[in-house]
Amino acid sequence: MNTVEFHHVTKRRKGFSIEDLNITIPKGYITGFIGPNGSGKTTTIQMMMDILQIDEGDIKLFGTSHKDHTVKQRIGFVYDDLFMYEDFTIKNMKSFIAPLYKTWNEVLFQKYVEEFELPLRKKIKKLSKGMKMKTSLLFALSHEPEFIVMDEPTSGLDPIFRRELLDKLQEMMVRENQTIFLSSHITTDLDRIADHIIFIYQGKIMLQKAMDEIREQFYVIKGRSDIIDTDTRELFIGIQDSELGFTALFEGDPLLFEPFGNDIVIEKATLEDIMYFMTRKEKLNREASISEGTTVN
Ligand SMILES: Nc1ncnc2c1ncn2[C@@H]1O[C@H](COP(=O)(O)OP(=O)(O)OP(=O)(O)O)[C@@H](O)[C@H]1O
Repeated sequence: MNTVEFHHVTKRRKGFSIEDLNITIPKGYITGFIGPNGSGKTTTIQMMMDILQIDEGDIKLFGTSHKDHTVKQRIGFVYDDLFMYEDFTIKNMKSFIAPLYKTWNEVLFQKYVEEFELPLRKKIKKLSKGMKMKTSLLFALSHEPEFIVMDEPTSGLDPIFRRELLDKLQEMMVRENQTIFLSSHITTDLDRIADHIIFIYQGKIMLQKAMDEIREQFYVIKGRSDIIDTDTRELFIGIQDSELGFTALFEGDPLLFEPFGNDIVIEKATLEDIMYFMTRKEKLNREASISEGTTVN
């Protein structure tokens, strides 16, 4: 069962487009959304939340159209831009937001205000970046949503609260069967808590897999450059050479490299390794096709 399904979604913006986007967010898991700056993460989230119109395709939330207003009740959306409410205090905002939700939980709201150490009577514009993010989180969690969507939730947070937040999300997912979708640049956060990963680059999905499969299938291989020939190099998704030797990303069974014995080192790849090598490969392909006079879409 999927909480979200994108079917052949296309969005064209000036100088950037997402073509034929097909992604699924499974129910009851944490899905991490990664990609370098400007890859289309916020655009995708805004399309899902119907803040941004799609040009083609369709998006289903809880099996219904994402344009259906009743589905919004079931989503907690966390983002760092509380633009509409800068002159409000948290207290003012609550009197405005709470009545919008049938499932508003005042006890939970008060509990989070204390836990997040938020000042109820200070104007939003006077709050720090991290406090604004916590405020967004406070409102999103207080109506007990079934699905939490977070756009870069950890970026403005100090490491202590970041860790507490990630632990809380994981606890909610396990205890209440929550579905959580979060975009992040901080791939180490997702290495820790994500069950599924969607990796987007230049509007294209590079990888969409369960974390268990990623852990089993992706490896970083290192060794002296002179021990591998061209055929072996072709096995890698990406490779980087330096005076110290080569470092490469490999997808598959690492037993293939057994004949090299101790001459090479095999480590499990992190999400950062995967993102780095896949992005690098794509860039090199693009450069090659530009110099050959062809274009890659
Ligand atoms: N309002 C807008 N109008 C036109 N193009 C936009 C607009 N907002 C973003 N873009 C473009 O869309 C592309 C994707 O941006 P988006 O914000 O979705 O990326 P992102 O992956 O969330 O990036 P980041 O990690 O830097 O936040 C970029 O090329 C950006 O310039």
